[in-house]
Amino acid sequence: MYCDSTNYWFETKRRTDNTGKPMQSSIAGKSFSTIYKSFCDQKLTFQIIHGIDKLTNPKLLLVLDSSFNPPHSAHQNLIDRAVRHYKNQTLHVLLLLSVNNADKSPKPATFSKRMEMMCIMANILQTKNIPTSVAITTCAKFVDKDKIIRQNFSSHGLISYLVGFDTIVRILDPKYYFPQSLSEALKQFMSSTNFFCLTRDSGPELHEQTRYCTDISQGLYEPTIPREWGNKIQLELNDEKYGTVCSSNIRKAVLDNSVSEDLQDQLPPPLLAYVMKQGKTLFV
Ligand SMILES: Nc1ncnc2c1ncn2[C@@H]1O[C@H](COP(=O)(O)OP(=O)(O)OP(=O)(O)O)[C@@H](O)[C@H]1O
Ligand SMILES: NC(=O)c1ccc[n+]([C@@H]2O[C@H](COP(=O)(O)O)[C@@H](O)[C@H]2O)c1
Repeated sequence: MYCDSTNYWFETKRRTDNTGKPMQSSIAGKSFSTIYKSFCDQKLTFQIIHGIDKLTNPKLLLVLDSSFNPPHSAHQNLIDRAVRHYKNQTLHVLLLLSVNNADKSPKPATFSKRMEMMCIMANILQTKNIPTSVAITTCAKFVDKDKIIRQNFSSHGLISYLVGFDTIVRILDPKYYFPQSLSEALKQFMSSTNFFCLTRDSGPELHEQTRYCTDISQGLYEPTIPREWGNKIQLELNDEKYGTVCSSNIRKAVLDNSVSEDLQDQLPPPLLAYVMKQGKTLFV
């Protein structure tokens, strides 16, 4: 794998994300709340806050867009599975937080903590030799995120979005694009994009989830979803231990006074340490 380490804005070795000490931010030692405030004050729409500022060679960009509230083991597994799927390709991972959500109202107080947790996850991936950057954006829909990523970070090369089944279904839901039709709204986006998707235990039966792409390819969703989009999505069965993990359950467990052992299968160790140290204040 390729990592353009000369472009790094920070020195990874100095970071102490798993010792319980507060992390420094990635931009010239600024705090995450200062970075977030300045992002808002400047009315920016996209900013890399950790990692490289540009992909210099055309390469595969794997984007995990999430609320990261908090990042968890199933997110990490989604990345690990995608990296295995795209093996032998030069790739870079982008962890992307949207400060506007297509469905949920924002909770600004926690954005700086989420940014800090994303950087902890980036460092976990870095130690596994998976080059990773972290960014924030105001774009809520994937079609808009894609435009802004290409303008600011990666104009060439393939982008693959790493998603769970609930998200691919929402990306292909016409209600987000009205009055445009879905095929019109996503025409350009789908021509240059791939998805790597894992099933989730919530939602339809697993066998119904796994046949979604074949159904699209066979024209079952036409005229709404063009059949040629079926082969843009690589949809795989999730690992049994990760299918049920979700941020909402972790937030609930923390607010219900759960102890570290209750969450150790749901959070990678450095994030478990962070979440336990912060406790309930992280989610109120
Ligand atoms: N257990 C999981 N298996 C597969 N994909 C997942 C899993 N958890 C989250 N994802 C995917 O990761 C992406 C980001 O997830 P998101 O931030 O919505 O996490 P979440 O755990 O579902 O959060 P919340 O519980 O707060 O809704 C989405 O595409 C989502 O489908
Ligand atoms: N049509 C779309 O592009 C679409 C639909 C629903 C959610 N999203 C985005 O997916 C991300 C994850 O959303 P949830 O936290 O609701 O799972 C968010 O950035 C949200 O804005 C995009």
